[in-house]
Amino acid sequence: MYLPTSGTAKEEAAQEEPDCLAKYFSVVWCKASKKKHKKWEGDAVLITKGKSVILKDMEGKDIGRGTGYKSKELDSLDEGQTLMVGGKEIEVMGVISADDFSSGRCFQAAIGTHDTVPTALSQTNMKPFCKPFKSVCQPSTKDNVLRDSQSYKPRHDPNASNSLVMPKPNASHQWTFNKAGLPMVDVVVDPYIANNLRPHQKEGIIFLYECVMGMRVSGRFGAILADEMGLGKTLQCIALVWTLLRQGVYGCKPVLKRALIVTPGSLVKNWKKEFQKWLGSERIKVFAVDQEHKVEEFIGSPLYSVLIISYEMLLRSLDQIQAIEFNLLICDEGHRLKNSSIKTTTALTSLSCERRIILTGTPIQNDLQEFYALIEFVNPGILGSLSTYRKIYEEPIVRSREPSATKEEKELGEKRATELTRLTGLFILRRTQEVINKFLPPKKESIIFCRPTALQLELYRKLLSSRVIRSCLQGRLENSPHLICIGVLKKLCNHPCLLFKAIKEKSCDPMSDEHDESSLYEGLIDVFPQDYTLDTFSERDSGKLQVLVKLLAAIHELNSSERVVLVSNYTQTLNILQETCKRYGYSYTRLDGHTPVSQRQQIVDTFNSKFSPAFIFLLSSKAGGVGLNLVGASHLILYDIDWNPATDIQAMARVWRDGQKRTVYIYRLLTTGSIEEKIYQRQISKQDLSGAVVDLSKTSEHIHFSIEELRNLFTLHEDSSCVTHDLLECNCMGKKDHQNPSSEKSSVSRSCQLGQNQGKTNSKKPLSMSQLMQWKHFSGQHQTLADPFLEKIKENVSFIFQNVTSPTSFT
Ligand SMILES: Nc1ncnc2c1ncn2[C@@H]1O[C@H](COP(=O)(O)OP(=O)(O)OP(=O)(O)O)[C@@H](O)[C@H]1O
Ligand SMILES: [Mg+2]
Repeated sequence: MYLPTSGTAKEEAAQEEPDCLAKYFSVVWCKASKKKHKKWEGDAVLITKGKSVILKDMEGKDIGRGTGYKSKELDSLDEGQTLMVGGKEIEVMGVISADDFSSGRCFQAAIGTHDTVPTALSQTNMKPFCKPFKSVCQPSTKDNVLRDSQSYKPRHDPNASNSLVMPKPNASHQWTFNKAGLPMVDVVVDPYIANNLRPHQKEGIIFLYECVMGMRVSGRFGAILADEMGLGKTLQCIALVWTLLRQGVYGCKPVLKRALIVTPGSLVKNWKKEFQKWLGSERIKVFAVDQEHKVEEFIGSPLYSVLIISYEMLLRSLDQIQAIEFNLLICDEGHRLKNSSIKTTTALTSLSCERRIILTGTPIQNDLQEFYALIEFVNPGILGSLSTYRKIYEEPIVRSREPSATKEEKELGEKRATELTRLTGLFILRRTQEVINKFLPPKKESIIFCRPTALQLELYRKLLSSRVIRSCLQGRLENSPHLICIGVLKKLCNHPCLLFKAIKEKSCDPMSDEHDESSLYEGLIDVFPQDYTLDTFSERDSGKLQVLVKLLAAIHELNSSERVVLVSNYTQTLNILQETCKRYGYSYTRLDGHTPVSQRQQIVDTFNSKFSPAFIFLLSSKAGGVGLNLVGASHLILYDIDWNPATDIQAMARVWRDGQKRTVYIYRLLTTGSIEEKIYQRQISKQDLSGAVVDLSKTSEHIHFSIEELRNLFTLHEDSSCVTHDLLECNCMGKKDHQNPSSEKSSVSRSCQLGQNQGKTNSKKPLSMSQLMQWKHFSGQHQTLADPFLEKIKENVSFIFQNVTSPTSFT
């Protein structure tokens, strides 16, 4: 049976040798060449016996034979060793039991349909198991006991202190994925990377490992890592990818050959940098697609095992990407896949890769249909069809939250929500900032209520008395005029000149058919001074801008080496802020939706560098903020507010994150008594809900306003120094410095707590912002503010809330 070469008498004799002397190996093969980086062409089975070998392809066909080897050499054949068989070179991947050979099991795929071998990517340093960890492997079946256990050893020492060892699969997993009966070997995260991991990151890597190996939900390989911003989702994925590219529990066979990382364009370079930061440049070669580096280059080169590409570029090169076999797909900032009908989702779904990970720092918000789309992407079919899902989960849950729901409906909705959370919780992991707080410097957060100027007040009153707003309040909401009104009021709060500009543009545009907007502006122009022009806006016209100017001056004066991130969600507002920087001679840099993606990382790197000339980083958080690290700054000012608290939290997390060494100051500017306060109040009440892994409440983008709510929104409170404080019914009257001591853990009623009393953070429950709010608060007139920065701006400030988060408050 085992003919070494051609049919000589000697070979015939060899054939008669008892079978037990034969040994079997799983191998990869390629044509012999002197190249350092082999391009392996396929899997095969190698049979050795005496001095002869036979090579069979995975269909059992002989593809090579050889004889005249030294018996000793064949006897000691081991993983990672190479051998010439005829004109082919082979590399041994693992040992196959006689049983698996005779049953034919070894010709079946070992791990699912995407089983891989370290083929084209094998580099010379890729011998899977090196000294000194001999014989730590664990035979998985009785058969294997007889096998040469020396062959299977973990790549890294599982018993070393601080080692991170992946859990072993259970019997059913082994039955399904280890048909060849290969011995189980500890999968150990490279200590080079493991030594740097935070505890929550180690847990995260184990979680991801179990998900993509199908150990958490049978037959499912998807995961959603929804850790809050800045917890190092990138690093956790890098550790996972690196581990799986080199190791595998069954016979040491690496699980991955290639991984694909899809990310917003602004983060492509950052991913590459993080790979280098955590693994150095010699361990792994990652390929980042950009203008100069096309997908073709990745395809043509055997060096790379990881491809990083932007969502936009992926769409453009979809055909090429589809042709490459990836064994793991990671979608960074993956909440963009929440709509299953958009192109990006369809494109990514079309990739055959089963192991899919979504990374997102924002809670998988609020909308049950979006939630379904994300789940469906990572684990298709797990929640049944969309119509079943709607019937079983969405409808009862939504119904139970309506005010008119009956007791039974409420109960049913709650049960379904619990079940949905349980089911999806198996493959969704979300940790909050709390886990990292103790590693971060203190954060001082101030909400600064800025008095509106006389011009703002007058325009505001005029707008509120307009016909459009009055008709909104009578319930005429077709064509959503209320959304236009909200937008206009927000503009006014930022600066009246934005409103002036809009009026001018509207009046110059005779084609405009937006009747509501034009009529909203009626008579407004008369409120502006006669000589008002767009060229020279004055900071004296905007309450917030006045405060901002003073604040920047205070930071510049008191802490000249510190830098500021200045955030707005509007390009036009950023223009005003930029102009202000120019006027005061502050050097700045800017990143918004118009910044070419190829330049973004460089702008960020330059700013973060010690030698950055820029004092201010102007950032449009909605357009380009996600995922950015701006730890070069320690002050962050939110100039305007978004309905969605996640947008603002996203922005704040740019500076208060791992790597930040200084105390961080966050300032949120709100116009007193205006719509901005209302939006803020809504944010806070919303955040109480968004703490859950899955927030099942409605998203802010689809806000439905009752007439009552609109009435509240379209009211200007001119007499209050802080409506938010008034609402708390706090007894301090804002007259003196008031603070709820954080030691007041179990106080049942707090006179001044935003939202309900939440007690001390329950570590099992994700942290919501209201739980963090041990706010100190005082009116702007307060004698001493005990804060050097606020002291310098208080003239224009009517009220301040302040909260300090420091490592000690978590111990
Ligand atoms: N264990 C660690 N030790 C030191 N720095 C770390 C560690 N983990 C992560 N970092 C750093 O923290 C920063 C934030 O990490 P990363 O960008 O991965 O966060 P993220 O979870 O992706 O957040 P986002 O949702 O904002 O994208 C990075 O600069 C990263 O290098
Ligand atoms: Mg990220």
